[in-house]
Amino acid sequence: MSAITVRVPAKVNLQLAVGPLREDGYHDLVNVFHAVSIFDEVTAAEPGDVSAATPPLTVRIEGESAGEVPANDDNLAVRAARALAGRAGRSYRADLLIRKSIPVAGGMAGGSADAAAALVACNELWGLGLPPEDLMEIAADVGSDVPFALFGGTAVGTGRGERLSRLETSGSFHWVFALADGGLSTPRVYGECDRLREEAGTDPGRPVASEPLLAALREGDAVALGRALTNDLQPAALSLRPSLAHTLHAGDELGALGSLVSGSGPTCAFLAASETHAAEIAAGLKNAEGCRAAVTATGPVPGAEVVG
Ligand SMILES: C[C@](O)(CO)[C@H](O)COP(=O)(O)OP(=O)(O)OC[C@H]1O[C@@H](n2ccc(N)nc2=O)[C@H](O)[C@@H]1O
Ligand SMILES: Nc1ncnc2c1ncn2[C@@H]1O[C@H](COP(=O)(O)OP(=O)(O)OP(=O)(O)O)[C@@H](O)[C@H]1O
Repeated sequence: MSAITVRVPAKVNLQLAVGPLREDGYHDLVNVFHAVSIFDEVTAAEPGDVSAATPPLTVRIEGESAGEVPANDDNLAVRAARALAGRAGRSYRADLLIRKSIPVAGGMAGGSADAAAALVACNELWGLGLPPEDLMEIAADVGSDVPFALFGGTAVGTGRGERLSRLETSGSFHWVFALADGGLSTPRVYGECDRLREEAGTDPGRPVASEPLLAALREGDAVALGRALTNDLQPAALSLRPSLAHTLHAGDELGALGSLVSGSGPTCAFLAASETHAAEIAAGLKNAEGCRAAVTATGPVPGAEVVG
């Protein structure tokens, strides 16, 4: 096989409970991940040019936000492929092509998704046959959100967010995502969260999973899920990007069952009652302050999978 294409979903965090800052610079989380139907595609191909001057791993990016993504060794897909080659104990070559639809630096784990897709694609292209557990381990070294992009569906992540357990859900949920101009840096948002807590003198304590949220997912109850959505990073994202308050308010006015900032933001997520309701909310959000575009999606969907 000379080229493998993998499709990989974006995520939204249905609950993001953030504990205190750890000594290693991370935070313990209870992170309820939900994979939604906005997909990037990563193709790993045997390189045409194998001269010594060409780097073993190259990357090209296509799509609306291609210019915002590094096309060099800093790309998370390249980092993941390099980590996989390192695990296999030798140097491998591949030309990676990323077709981006997931917003960049949008709190929907787009870079992590590409990393996960590169692991699956290169594992296949290079005939390594590593089992999912090994890919999950390499994924966790690349970034906290990468294992979930392999896993897909709905899952709770503990530790840094990399230790995953699948959650039982019923049916499908309808979502609207309000995309913003420009991104937010994840470390900066966590830093702002710590700063706000220190300023207010609040002790976050150990993060705990929300029982009403887990029950709503099990029962497929969108109304209850809408009420149970929470994100401890939201005050920090709003502090860094105050216009998001207008976007969230606009979604509430349009009758969303629930609204929140997705992960570290600035994308805002709205839960709708049906496909039609989602289309109505998306149409209404197009004129909202802080909203560049609105897209609809459903979840849960599977994690990274080979499509060609
Ligand atoms: C905000 C979320 O997207 C929610 O799913 C994730 O927690 C972020 O995951 P990610 O982008 O894969 O993050 P990583 O690449 O592992 O870490 C980037 C930076 O985010 C902060 N970080 C990340 C995860 C975590 N549990 N605590 C943290 O404080 C740290 O400053 C870290 O240096
Ligand atoms: N393949 C990639 N796709 C997108 N960004 C990448 C990629 N590789 C590296 N990056 C860099 O990573 C930064 C974060 O991008 P990403 O889209 O993953 O953010 P995010 O969705 O907010 O992440 P998360 O939700 O995991 O915190 C970007 O600013 C970009 O410079």
